Amino acid sequence: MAEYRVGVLGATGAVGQKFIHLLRNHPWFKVTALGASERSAGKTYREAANWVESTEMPDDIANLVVSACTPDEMDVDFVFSGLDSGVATDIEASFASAGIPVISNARNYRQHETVPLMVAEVNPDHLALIKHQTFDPNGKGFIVTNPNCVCIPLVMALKPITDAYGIKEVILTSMQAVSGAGYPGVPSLDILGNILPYISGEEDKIGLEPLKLMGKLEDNKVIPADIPIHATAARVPVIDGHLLSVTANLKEKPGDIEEVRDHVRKWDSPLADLDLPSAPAKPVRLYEDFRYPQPRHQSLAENGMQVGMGRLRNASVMDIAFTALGHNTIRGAAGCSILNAELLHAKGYFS
Ligand SMILES: NC(=O)C1=CN([C@@H]2O[C@H](COP(=O)(O)OP(=O)(O)OC[C@H]3O[C@@H](n4cnc5c(N)ncnc54)[C@H](OP(=O)(O)O)[C@@H]3O)[C@@H](O)[C@H]2O)C=CC1
Ligand SMILES: N[C@@H](CC(=O)OP(=O)(O)O)C(=O)O
Repeated sequence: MAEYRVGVLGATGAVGQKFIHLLRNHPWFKVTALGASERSAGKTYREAANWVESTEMPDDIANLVVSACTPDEMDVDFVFSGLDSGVATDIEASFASAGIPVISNARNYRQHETVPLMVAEVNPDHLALIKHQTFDPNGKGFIVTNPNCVCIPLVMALKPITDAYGIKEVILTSMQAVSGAGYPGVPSLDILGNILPYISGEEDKIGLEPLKLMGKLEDNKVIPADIPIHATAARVPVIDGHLLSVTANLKEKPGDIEEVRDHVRKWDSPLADLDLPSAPAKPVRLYEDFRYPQPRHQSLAENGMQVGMGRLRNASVMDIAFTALGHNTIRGAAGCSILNAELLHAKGYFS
C-alpha cells in the first residue's frame, strides 16, 4: 500500500488535533512532521499542544518536535492545513510553491479561481482545476480546500435532490456546535443555557461556498450555481455536530414527497468503487423516524463521515423541508480533507 509522509500545519490547534486523531491508524498517510507558530516551534508536541481529543495523544506524535511552518523544515510528501486563517495565505502558498501539495481546511483559497473547493462525493470533477494552478512552476505543488463546516452537510444533503430535480432557492438556519469555534472558543457564561443568534462572517460563507461546490466545470473554470441561499447561523450549547434546518424550492416539481425520499434513500456514493479508507459507505442517510438525527446520538455515524438527513417533508411555504446533521470537526473539517487527499491519491495527483 502507498505510504506518504504527511505534515500537519496548525498541528496544535483544534482542527490540527483532529487530523492527528483521525490519521493515527491510517493505512496510507503517516504523520511525520508538525508545524505551528513560533510559540510552539522547538517544543515536543506533548509540551506544545493542549490536547483536547478524547483519545490519548499517540506516543510517536507526542515525541515529535514541532517546527515552524516552512517547507524547508518539513520533509514530507504533502501537508494538511488546519492553520489560523490570519496566517494561512502566505504559508500555504509557500508550501505549494516548494512542490508540496496542501490539503487545507482554512478559508483563504476557497474562492481562488484555480483552487478546487471540494467535497469528494459532491464535485470530484473539480479536481481538474489543479492543472491550471501556477503556485509551482514544476507542477508538483498545488492547493485543494474544503468548505465551511455548515456548507458540507448542506451540499451533501442537497446532492440527491439536486440530481433528481435541481435546486432553485434555499433558506436555512444552522445550529452550530461550540467546537466549531476552536478551543477555548465561546466563553461558558455566554453559551451555557443560551443560544447565540449570530456568528460573525458565517452567513456570507454559507451563501457563497455552495454555489462554487454545486457549480459546473466549463472551459477550465467553475461557473457558480445560480441558487439564492438565505442563512441564519446560530451557536448552540452542543459540543459536536452542526444541525441545519433547510427549506428549498426545486426547479422541477416532484410527484410527491415519498418520491423525493426515495431519491435520497437510493442515492449512492460516486466514490463507491474507489475503496477509499475514510469514505462512508453511505454518505447521506435518511432517518425515517422524525426524532432523528440528533447531534449527541448521530454525529459519529460512519466514524463521523456520514451526513444524517431527517424530517424530509412537504413545506407549507416552499417545496420541501428537512434537517441535516454533520460532525463539524470530522465531516465538516479534518475528515473532509483526509477524504479529499485519498481521492487525490486514487486519481494520481500525488505522483
Ligand atoms: N474548528 C472547526 O470546526 C473548524 C475550523 N476550520 C478552520 O481551520 C483552521 C483552524 O481552526 P482551529 O483549529 O479551530 O484553530 P486554532 O486556533 O485552534 O488553531 C490554529 C493553529 O494555527 C497555528 N498558528 C497560529 N498562528 C500561526 C503562525 N503565525 N504561524 C504558524 N502557525 C500558526 C496555531 O499554532 P500555535 O498553537 O503555535 O499558536 C494552531 O496550531 C481555521 O482556519 C478555521 O477557520 C474549518 C472548519 C471547521
Ligand atoms: N465558523 C465555523 C468554523 C470555521 O472555522 O469555519 P470556516 O472554516 O469557514 O472558517 C463554526 O463556527 O462552526
